[in-house]
Amino acid sequence: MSVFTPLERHELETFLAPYGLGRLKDFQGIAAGTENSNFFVSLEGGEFVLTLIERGPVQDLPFFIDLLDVLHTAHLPVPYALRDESGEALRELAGKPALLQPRLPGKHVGYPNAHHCSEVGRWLACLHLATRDRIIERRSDRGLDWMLAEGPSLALRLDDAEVALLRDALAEIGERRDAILALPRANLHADLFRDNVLFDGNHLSGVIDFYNACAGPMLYDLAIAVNDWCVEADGSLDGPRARALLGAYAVLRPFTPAEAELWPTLLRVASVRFWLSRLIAAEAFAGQDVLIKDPGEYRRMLEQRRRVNVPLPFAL
Ligand SMILES: Nc1ncnc2c1ncn2[C@@H]1O[C@H](COP(=O)(O)OP(=O)(O)O)[C@@H](O)[C@H]1O
Ligand SMILES: N[C@@H](CCOP(=O)(O)O)C(=O)O
Repeated sequence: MSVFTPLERHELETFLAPYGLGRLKDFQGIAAGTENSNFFVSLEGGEFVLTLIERGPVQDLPFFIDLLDVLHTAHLPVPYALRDESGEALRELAGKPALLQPRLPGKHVGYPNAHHCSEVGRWLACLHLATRDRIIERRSDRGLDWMLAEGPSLALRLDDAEVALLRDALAEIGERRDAILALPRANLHADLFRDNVLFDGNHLSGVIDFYNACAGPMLYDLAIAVNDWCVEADGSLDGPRARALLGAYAVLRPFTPAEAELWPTLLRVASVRFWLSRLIAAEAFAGQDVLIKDPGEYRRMLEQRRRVNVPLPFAL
C-alpha cells in the first residue's frame, strides 16, 4: 500500500485543530496512489483528504495551491487546499508538507463508455477556458526536452524493435518541438487518467492529483486523456469514445487548423511521455510495496499511434 508515512492519532488531532472543523471521528490511509501519502479524514465538520507530500516538486506547491483556487472559483470539482484559522494552506505534519482538502464524492471508472468520455472532454475544456487568459506559468518536469534528454539512455534497456520505435518517435519530437510549443496554451492537468477522475453515477464529480499540472499546449492534455480514456486492450483507439471526448471539448473550445495537423504527433508524444516515465518508475520502485504501472502498455500504444484513425473534429 502506498502510505509512506504512517500517522498517530494524537499528531493528526493536533494538526487538524486549527481548521476549526470539529472532533476527529476516524481516519485511514488510502492504498491507491503512487506519489504521496493520502488519508481519508472524517471530522465532525465533514469528510476530507489529507495529503503528505512525499516527493516531487515541493518548491512548486504554491503553484498547485493557486491553480486549484482558480479552478475552485470557476466551479470545477477539484481538491483545493483548505485554510487554517491563520489563513495557511500549506502546513507541515510528520516533517512533510501537508494539505487538507475536501473529499470529493464518486468512484473511479475502470471501463468508461462514450458518455464518461464526453464528460471528461467537457471538463478539460472548462479547465482550459478557466486558465488560458491568465495562465499560471510552470514548466512540466516531464516535457518535450525531458523526453529528448532521457529517451536515449532509457533506450539502452530496450530490445531492438523497441529502440527503433522510440528512436523514430524522439526524432519526430525533435523536428516538431517548436511547432508543438507554438500551439494555443493554457494550464494543463497533464495526467488526466481514469485513476485521477471520480464519477458519481454518470456525472463527473471530481478530478484529483494535479501534481503534473503545468502550462503548455492544450492539445497535449487532450492527447493524454484520449490515450487513457479511449484505448482498447491492444493499444488502439476506440473511435466512438474518442469522438465523444473530442466532440464535447470542441463544442466549448473549437480546435485550430494547426492543432488538427499536429494531433497524430501529440498522441505519439503523450505515448512516449508515459512509456518513459513508467520505465523509470518500474526500475526505481522494483521490489517495493508500491503500485507499478506497466511500461509495455504505453509501448503498445505508441506502436498503434503510428497510424491515427480518429482525426480532430475541425470545421474549415
Ligand atoms: N480530494 C479527494 N477526494 C476523494 N478521493 C481522493 C481525493 N484525493 C485523493 N483521493 C483518493 O486517493 C487516491 C490516491 O490519490 P492520488 O492523488 O492519486 O495519490 P498520489 O498523489 O499518490 O498519486 C485516489 O485514487 C482517490 O481514490
Ligand atoms: N498516470 C501516470 C502516472 C503519473 O505520471 P508520473 O510521471 O507523475 O509518475 C501513469 O499511469 O503512468
